[in-house]
Amino acid sequence: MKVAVLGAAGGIGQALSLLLKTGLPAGSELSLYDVAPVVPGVAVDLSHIPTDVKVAGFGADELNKALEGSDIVLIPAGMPRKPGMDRADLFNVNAGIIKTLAEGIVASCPKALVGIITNPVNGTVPIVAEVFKKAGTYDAKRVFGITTLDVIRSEAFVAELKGVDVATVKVPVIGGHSGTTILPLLSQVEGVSFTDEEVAALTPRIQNAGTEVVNAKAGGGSATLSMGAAAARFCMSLVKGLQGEDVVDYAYVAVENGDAEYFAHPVRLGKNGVEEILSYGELSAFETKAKNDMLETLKKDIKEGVDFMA
Ligand SMILES: NC(=O)C1=CN([C@@H]2O[C@H](COP(=O)(O)OP(=O)(O)OC[C@H]3O[C@@H](n4cnc5c(N)ncnc54)[C@H](O)[C@@H]3O)[C@@H](O)[C@H]2O)C=CC1
Ligand SMILES: O=C([O-])CC(=O)C(=O)O
Repeated sequence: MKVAVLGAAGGIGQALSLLLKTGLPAGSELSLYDVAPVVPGVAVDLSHIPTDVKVAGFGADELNKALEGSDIVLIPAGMPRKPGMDRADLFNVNAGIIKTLAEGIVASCPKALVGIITNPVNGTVPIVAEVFKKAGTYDAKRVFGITTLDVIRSEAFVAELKGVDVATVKVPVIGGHSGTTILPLLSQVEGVSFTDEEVAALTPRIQNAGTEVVNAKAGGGSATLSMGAAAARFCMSLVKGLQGEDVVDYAYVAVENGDAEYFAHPVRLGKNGVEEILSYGELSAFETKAKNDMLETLKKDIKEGVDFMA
């Protein structure tokens, strides 16, 4: 199994790479790529951890070498938010970065499963898909926007609010990955119930949790450690699928005849990526309204990504 991390020297990239060095199956290869000159050093540093995962670092002009033979590519490359910015404000600078990296994937590992972290995820995922379509290598089953951070935050906040063991909490989160497009389905959480007031308070807390971190870091960036943990968890789901295990996880994927062209759903993962897009089930009246209200924003974000490549 070869996993490439593009943007591996950054805040997310380093946390994620550490978790993959200690968590990937024995015999795996971890390939770290970044334009920052520190990246070979990050690889050397990680290589001193005694696990059976081989690490190599690749600098700015070695993208193809970094990607060659990769089964999974995770992309946390790009600029993070500062206080006062929306994720959409990152589009102009990150769109070009994600396009270049997607072109590298076309050239070096067109069959890899690709997990996109770079914001705004609602628009960067369509850019990657459009690059692959232009090259004739697009397979919708292999492209994922990683929304796991919304899921793990929901688990943490629900466990805290209800005083239950966090290991037992599962919270479906659908939609996109920004503001109101993030929709936790609190009505479907098993073993606990919420008052209308709790739903009305917890839903926006989950939706604004990224901003909570951005403000707390006061200009020093956005979530990196929790995102590293989230991306590592999602990567392990992809790995299990590739190894033939039956696994269901949530991700922002292309859907035919869905609520929008891309929408986070529960998906069954397997040897070819998405084996099946599962229904997100029944929504409460509150969730139905929240979903209908967010669609215009989500579709606009998607269109921005598609138009960038037109
Ligand atoms: N999907 C999600 O839930 C989340 C997404 N993010 C997003 O992840 C991205 C990265 O965030 P951080 O790690 O905090 O930023 P960072 O600034 O710490 O790291 C970004 C890294 O990307 C590298 N980079 C820039 N251009 C590159 C290129 N063309 N090729 C390869 N590497 C390149 C930089 O050298 C840097 O090392 C941001 O866009 C942020 O908004 C952040 C948190 C959660
Ligand atoms: O809020 C941000 O800019 C980073 C992010 O996507 C998150 O933490 O969910």
